[in-house]
Amino acid sequence: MARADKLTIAAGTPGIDLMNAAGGAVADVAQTMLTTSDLPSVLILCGPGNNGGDGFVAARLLHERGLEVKTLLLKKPSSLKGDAALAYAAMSEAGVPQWLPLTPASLKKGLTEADLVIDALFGAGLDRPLEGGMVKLAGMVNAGGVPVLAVDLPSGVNGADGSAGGGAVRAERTVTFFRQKPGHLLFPGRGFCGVVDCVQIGIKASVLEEIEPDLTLNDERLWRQDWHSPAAGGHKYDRGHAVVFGGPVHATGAGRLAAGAALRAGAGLVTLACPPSALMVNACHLTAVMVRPLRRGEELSGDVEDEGSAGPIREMLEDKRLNAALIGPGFGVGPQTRECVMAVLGAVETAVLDADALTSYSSSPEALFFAIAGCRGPVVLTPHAGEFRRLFPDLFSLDKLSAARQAAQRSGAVVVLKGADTVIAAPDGRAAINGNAPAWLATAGSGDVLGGIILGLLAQGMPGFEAAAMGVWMHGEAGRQAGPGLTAEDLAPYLKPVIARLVEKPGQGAHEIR
Ligand SMILES: NC(=O)C1=CN([C@@H]2O[C@H](COP(=O)(O)OP(=O)(O)OC[C@H]3O[C@@H](n4cnc5c(N)ncnc54)[C@H](O)[C@@H]3O)[C@@H](O)[C@H]2O)[C@@H](O)CC1
Ligand SMILES: Nc1ncnc2c1ncn2[C@@H]1O[C@H](COP(=O)(O)OP(=O)(O)O)[C@@H](O)[C@H]1O
Ligand SMILES: [K+]
Repeated sequence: MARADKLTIAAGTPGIDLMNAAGGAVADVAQTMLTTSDLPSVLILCGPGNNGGDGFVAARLLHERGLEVKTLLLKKPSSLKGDAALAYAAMSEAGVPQWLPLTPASLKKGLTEADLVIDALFGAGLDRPLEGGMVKLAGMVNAGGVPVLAVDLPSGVNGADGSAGGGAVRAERTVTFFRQKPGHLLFPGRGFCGVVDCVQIGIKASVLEEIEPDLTLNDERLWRQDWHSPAAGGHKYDRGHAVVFGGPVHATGAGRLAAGAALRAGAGLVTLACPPSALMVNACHLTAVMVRPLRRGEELSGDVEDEGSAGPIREMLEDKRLNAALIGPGFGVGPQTRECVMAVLGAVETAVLDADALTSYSSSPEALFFAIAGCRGPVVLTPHAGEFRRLFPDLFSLDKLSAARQAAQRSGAVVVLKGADTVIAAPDGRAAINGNAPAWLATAGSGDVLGGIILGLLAQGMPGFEAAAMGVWMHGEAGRQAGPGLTAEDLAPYLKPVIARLVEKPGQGAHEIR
C-alpha cells in the first residue's frame, strides 16, 4: 500500500487528495450506520499518523453535514506531519469543536454520549502490538457498547499478517482503501473487522503492474482463465481420469466423498480404488463413480508392514489415462501408507495428498519432499493445522501466510493450509488467501470433499496453484449455497450451480492480480 500511495502521488495526485477521498468514504459509511438518532453524535479517535488524518477529514465532513462531532487525539496537533497536519488544519478552520486528549476519562465520557465511534488511531502504520495504556483504551472502546467504524484497519490489527498480539479495537464495520489487506482476511485480525468496505480513492489499478504483488485474494481473477468448459466436440477423456485411493472397509466414506466431488468438479471419469473387502460397500453407494478392487489390496491400507503392497497401485497407474490421483482420506497412518504414497508419486502425473498421507510422514517429511521433487506434474498438499504441524513443526509458530509460503517452498508442492482463512501457496512464492468459506464447512468430511474438488480440477489439466485456489473457492461457494446445517454430503451437488455461474461469465482476458 505504501508503494501504491507513493506511485499515485508521484504520478501527480497530491497525498491530501487521497486522504480527502479516504476520509470522505469514512464519513459516508458512518452516516449509513447512523439511522436512529435525530442529532447523531460521533466520537472520533485520532492517532498520530495518516490514519488519524483520515479521521480529521471525516470529522470535518460530518461536522459540515450537521452532525455532532467530538475528536479525541492521542498526540498533540503540533506533532502532526504532512497530509495529517493539513487535514487537521482544514478541520480546525471548518469550526469542528476543540479536540481533547485521548485519556481513559475523556474516552469514558465520550462513549456515554456517542452513537458511533470512528477508530482512526492506527492503520497500515501499526509497527508493534498495542501495549500498556493503548490496550486499556481499546478495551474500553470494546466494552463501551457503541458501534465502531474502523478506518483502514481496526487499531491493533496488523494489516500485513492479521496478527493482533496486544488485542485490538472490535469494529462493526471497516472501511479500507484500494484493496483489502491480508489483515482483513486472516484471523485473528479478520475477527475484529466486522463488515469490510473496500473503497476506491483515486489509486489506479495500473500501479499494480509496477508493484507486481505475489499475494491475492482468492477469487475468479486468479484462476478463471485456466479453467475451461467442455469443448463442443470433446470427449470425456479430454477432461481426465481421476483416481481416489480409498480406505479399508471400516473407513470408506472419506474416499467416496472425495471421488464424488472430483466427478462433480468436472473430471471426465473417476475411479475409486479400494481393498477388495471395501468393494461391496463402495459399490453399493456409488453410481457414476467407478469402483475397482486393488489386487492384493486387502492389506493395502493402514499400518501393516508389507513392502510389496504398493505394487497394485503401481500396476494400476501404468494406465496413463489415469492422470491424477488423491491419496490420504481414510487411508490409515503408517509405513504401508508411505509405500503407497511413493507408488503414487512415482507413477502419476499429478496428485493431491491429504490427511493420513501427510500424517504418515510426521517423522520423515524430507522423504516426502524428495518424492514430490520427482513427480512429473504438480503435487498439492491439503493439511489442516494439525497435519501441517506434524509435517512442518518449525513453521507452525509463524503467521499463517508465511507458514504456508515457506512450506510450499520447502516441499516443492502447492500447499493448501486449511481453516476459516485458508491460504494457498505455491513453491514459486505466489499465494492467495481465501475469503468465502462459511463456518458451516467445519464439519466432518468437508476436507475430503475439498481434496476431491482439487483432484477433479487437476485431472482436467489445470496448473497446480490455480487448481488448488479454484478448488478452495468452489468449496466455499458450495458451502454458501448449501447454507446453514450443511453436511459434507451436501457439498458436491451444490457445485453444480457454482459451475453454472462460472460458465455464464466466460473469458475475462488478462486478469488483474489484486
Ligand atoms: N497518502 C497516504 O499514505 C494515505 C494514507 N492513508 C491512511 O494512512 C494510514 C497509514 O498512515 P501512517 O503510515 O502514517 O500510519 P498510521 O497512521 O497507521 O500509524 C503510524 C503512527 O502510529 C505509531 N504507532 C504504530 N503502532 C503503534 C502502537 N502499537 N502503539 C502506539 N503507537 C503506534 C507510529 O509510531 C506512527 O506514529 C492508512 O492506514 C490510511 O488510513 C489514507 O489517507 C490514504 C492515503
Ligand atoms: N471456521 C471455518 N470457516 C470456514 N471454513 C472452515 C472453518 N473450519 C474449517 N473449514 C474448512 O472445512 C474443511 C475441513 O477440512 P478438514 O479439517 O480436513 O476436515 P475433515 O477431515 O473432517 O474433512 C477445510 O476445507 C477447512 O478450510
Ligand atoms: K484504525
